[in-house]
Order: sequence, then C-alpha cells, then structure tokens
Amino acid sequence: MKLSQLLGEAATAGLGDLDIAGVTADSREVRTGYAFFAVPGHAGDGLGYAADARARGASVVVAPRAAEVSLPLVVVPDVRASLAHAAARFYPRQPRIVAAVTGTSGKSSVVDFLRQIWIALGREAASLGTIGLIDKSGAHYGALTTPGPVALHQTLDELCAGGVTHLAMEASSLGIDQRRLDGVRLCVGAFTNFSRDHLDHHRDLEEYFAAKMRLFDTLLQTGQTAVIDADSAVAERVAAVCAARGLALFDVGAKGRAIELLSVAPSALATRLTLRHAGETYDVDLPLAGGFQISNALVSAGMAIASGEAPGRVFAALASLRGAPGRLELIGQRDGAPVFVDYAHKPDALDKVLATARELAKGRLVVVFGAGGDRDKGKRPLMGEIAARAADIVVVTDDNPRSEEPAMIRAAIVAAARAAGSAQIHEIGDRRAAIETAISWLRDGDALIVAGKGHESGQIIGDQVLPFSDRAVVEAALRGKAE
Ligand SMILES: CC(=O)N[C@H]1[C@@H](OP(=O)(O)OP(=O)(O)OC[C@H]2O[C@@H](n3ccc(=O)[nH]c3=O)[C@H](O)[C@@H]2O)O[C@H](CO)[C@@H](O)[C@@H]1O[C@H](C)C(=O)N[C@@H](C)C(=O)N[C@H](CCC(=O)O)C(=O)O
Ligand SMILES: Nc1ncnc2c1ncn2[C@@H]1O[C@H](COP(=O)(O)OP(=O)(O)OP(=O)(O)O)[C@@H](O)[C@H]1O
Ligand SMILES: N[C@H](CCC[C@H](N)C(=O)O)C(=O)O
Ligand SMILES: [Mg+2]
Repeated sequence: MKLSQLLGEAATAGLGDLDIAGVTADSREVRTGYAFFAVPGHAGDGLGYAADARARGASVVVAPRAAEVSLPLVVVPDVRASLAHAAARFYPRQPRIVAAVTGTSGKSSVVDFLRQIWIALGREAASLGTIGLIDKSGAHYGALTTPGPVALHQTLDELCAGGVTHLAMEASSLGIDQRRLDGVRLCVGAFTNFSRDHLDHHRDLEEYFAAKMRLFDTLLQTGQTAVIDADSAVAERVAAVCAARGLALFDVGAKGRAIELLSVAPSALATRLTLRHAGETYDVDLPLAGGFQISNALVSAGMAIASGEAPGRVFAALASLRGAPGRLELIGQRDGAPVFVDYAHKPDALDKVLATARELAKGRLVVVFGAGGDRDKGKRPLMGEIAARAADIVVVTDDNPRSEEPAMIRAAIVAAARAAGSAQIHEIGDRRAAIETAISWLRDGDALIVAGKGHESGQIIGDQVLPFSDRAVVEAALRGKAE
C-alpha cells in the first residue's frame, strides 16, 4: 500500500509513492518496508527507537516533530491518531456492527452479554475486552482491555474475514485517550457508570471523565445511538455530551425512558424484572443476582436494540444470560455457604458486589481481597473501609503486588479497615492460604466473595507472573484437596 493511501496525500510531503509493507509503533516489530510511527509514550519516546526501526528495515518514520533519524520522516499533528487511521486503512475490513462500551465498571459484563444476545438471535458475534476475544472458536486472552490500534485493526479484519458481523468491544479510558479506537467504524456506543479508577494514569477524575466522553463527543458520529445507564450519578452529564454531538439517546434503568425498569423481584441467584419499552411491558427472568447485573443487562439489551434487533426477541434472550467469567461467578458451596469469585478491584465495584452478596448471605459475609501494586495507592484505604463496613470477616491478601512490597500494600488496606468497622480483620499474604482459610471458616448461610482477580490466571510478583487462579484454588479447597 502507498504511504499516501495510509496517511492521506496532503500529509505525506512528497513521499506518497513509498510502498509500505506494514505499520507499527514498536520498533521491535518492524520488518522490511514498514512505516514506523514514533509515539511519545509514558515510559519512552518512539523517536528514540527510530535507529532500531531503521536497522530492522523501516522505510519511513511518522512522528509528531522533526528529528534527525537517517530515514525519510513525515510530521503529523497527532501521531497516535495517524497510526490508528493508517492501521484501519491497512487492515480495511471491519464487522458491519461494532458496538463499544465505556464506564468504570461493567464493561466486560456488558460486552459478554451483548455477544450472548446476538448469538441467541442467530448473529455471527464476538466480544473483545479484558477477558479477551471471544468468538465461536473460543476465548483468546489478550493483555489489554482495548488492544493497541494495529492489533485491534488486524483483529477486526480477521474477524470480518471469519464471518463475524457483530462485535461488542470494551473502550477503556486509556484506550480512548490513546486513540486506539480512532478509525474503528462504530455504530453504537454505551456508558455504564463512573467512579474512581485509573488515577495512576489520569491526573484527576475530571480528566478521566473527559477521556471517557471522547467516545461520545468524537468517536461516535451524529445520528448514531448512545445507550446510557440512566441510574448512574453522571447520566445527565453524559446525556448532555451526547446531545451536543447530535447522538440519539437510549437511556435504560429505573430512571430510563427507552427501557424503563418498572420493578425488580430478587430470588436467590436470579431476578425477575418488569420493563417497559416503546409502550410495551415485558417480564424477564434474569438468571443473575445483583442490582449491578440488572444495569449491565439493560445496557446490553439497549445496545442490541440500537443495533437493529427486535426488542421482544432481545428481552427474551436476557432469560438465558450467563455471567461473564469471574464476575460474581458462583464456584460452589461449602456447608450451604456459596463461594463466589469476582473482579472487583476498585472501590465502587467492591461496594456493589458486597452489597449484592450481603443480600445473598443469611449468615456472615466473608471477603478475601487485596490491591494491585504499581496502581493507584489511594484506592487501598477506600477498599479497606468499604470491606470493613460491608462484611463480617475481612481477609486482606495479595493481588498482583508487582514491583511493590506486598506487606506495605496490605498494611494500607488493613489500617483503614481496622479504623472503619466492627468486622474481624485478618491479614494473610499468601493468596492461596487466605482463600483456603476463609473457606475453612464457612458455616451454613455464610457467603464468601474472593474479589479482585476474577478471570486472571496469574499472580504478578516483581516482574514474574506465577500461575494462579482464584477459581482453581476455590474449587480445590471445596473438594478438600490442595490444588
Ligand atoms: C501506560 C499505557 O497505557 N501504556 C500503553 C501505551 O504505551 P506507551 O505509548 O506509553 O509506550 P512506551 O512504553 O512509553 O513506549 C513509547 C513508544 O516506544 C515504542 N518502543 C518501545 C520499546 C522499543 O524497544 N521500541 C519501541 O518502538 C513503544 O511501542 C511505544 O510506541 O500504548 C501501548 C500501545 O497501545 C500499550 O501497549 C501500553 O500498554 C501497557 C502495556 C499497559 O499496561 N497498559 C494498561 C495500563 C492499559 O492500557 N490498560 C487499559 C485499561 C484496563 C481496564 O481498566 O480494563 C486497557 O485498555 O487495557
Ligand atoms: N454496573 C456495575 N456497577 C458497579 N459495579 C459493577 C458493575 N458491573 C460489574 N461490577 C463490579 O465490577 C467488577 C468488574 O466488572 P466488569 O469486568 O464487567 O467491569 P469492567 O468495566 O470491564 O472492569 P475493568 O475496567 O476492570 O475491566 C465485577 O466483578 C463487579 O464486582
Ligand atoms: N486493568 C486493571 C486490572 C486490575 C486487576 C487487579 N487484579 C490488579 O492487578 O490490580 C489494571 O491493570 O489496573
Ligand atoms: Mg473490563
């Protein structure tokens, strides 16, 4: 492909006729004839790797500023956006329907539910996000929630070639901000909710909010639909952003107008809902527990309807939804006490999941959790406080300490937990021992939530990833054996 086709004629300053064999922002992936996009990153500056790119055969560097690089160089105003658009042109095919969801919590659940609804309605559907790419061939785990633009466009092209017509994808705030989704031909966008997260990357909550809003004020086009959880505290602000862009608003929830949640009747691990949409009333038996799962299910139903599906069929499909892996997933029981694995690793998610579990526990509520190293330190005391207030027994353990001293992370949680509530607070660093001990304490009517790692398959200590699965450890402990 010619450079002019990748970047647009105006941008290429006389170099438009160069044949380009591939695009990348990582010099280590450069092959002969590639265009190397020099991205100023968090850890390094791509221009510093131009010599490496040249040595590996790059034929041109695309950069945000002029520099001495011994290769033809094209300067562009927004190099991450140029990379994303170039990747979209290099890998041109995309599923006909691409729906993206943003929000602090619920994204992985929503994309999983939307894929399940589409499949139930006979569509060739896939989902992409934190738990990987899930299509009919199975689950393929990826490192990022929203992949980098080159990997993303390659994936979209491959999915399309494989016959996938409908894709539900997570739009992380970092992904949106870093232009990973620029060039994706979106049809529908959705917003779940907003609370504290990623303050290790965004300067403050306003900046984090603005990053999410880019999905609505820039990436979606006038006339397209935005589905919003109307019960979110920021729903009105999001609606105003959507209105200013000329998006069609589809709001869902107790305060929703497009799908109005009229009543909720919880029963053990399921919930009966009555909904109103376009003047019709629907009864739905949602086979999931928890108010937050209702929100997620309604957002996914809204996205399915916005993508052209018949509402009656969409609501009928909700009756067979399965929870996303590691999201309030019931693994088994010990003496009448259910044990769940959940991915709450931020304050609001922990609050929501413990509130749900409290309703399921006739006896004591037990929680095992920790907090990630090299991540927002501010969330540690908040999570300690929430756990101590919501649970009866709190076991603070390790969750991906990365380069930090694990005991320091635990200490920050434990101190806040001890100051906050009347719960028993225990500290057991070894996560396997923490889970096994908590399970050994269970009595009839109790409930245990093992939070923070969900689907994850490793414990990151230093720069090593040791195989570890909460699910496997819980299963083994419930069988009464070491895993
Ligand atoms: C902090 C962050 O967001 N980093 C992401 C970002 O990297 P960066 O642009 O800052 O890169 P950098 O390391 O400073 O390097 C600068 C440039 O030099 C290049 N380079 C580097 C080394 C080399 O030898 N040669 C070379 O060319 C790099 O490819 C890069 O283009 O852009 C890269 C490409 O898109 C991402 O792979 C990378 O994700 C890292 C691995 C990461 O861990 N990101 C996490 C925090 C993340 O993005 N998480 C979100 C949210 C998760 C959620 O809430 O669900 C996600 O979407 O997953
Ligand atoms: N709508 C919601 N509101 C609040 N908490 C939620 C909601 N949905 C899920 N949660 C909680 O957040 C956890 C993560 O859910 P999920 O993976 O669906 O969200 P996510 O937005 O993809 O999160 P991440 O950004 O970590 O990938 C769940 O395990 C649950 O504890
Ligand atoms: N995408 C999130 C996931 C965190 C999961 C939790 N187990 C942790 O390691 O903090 C992050 O990397 O911050
Ligand atoms: Mg996710």
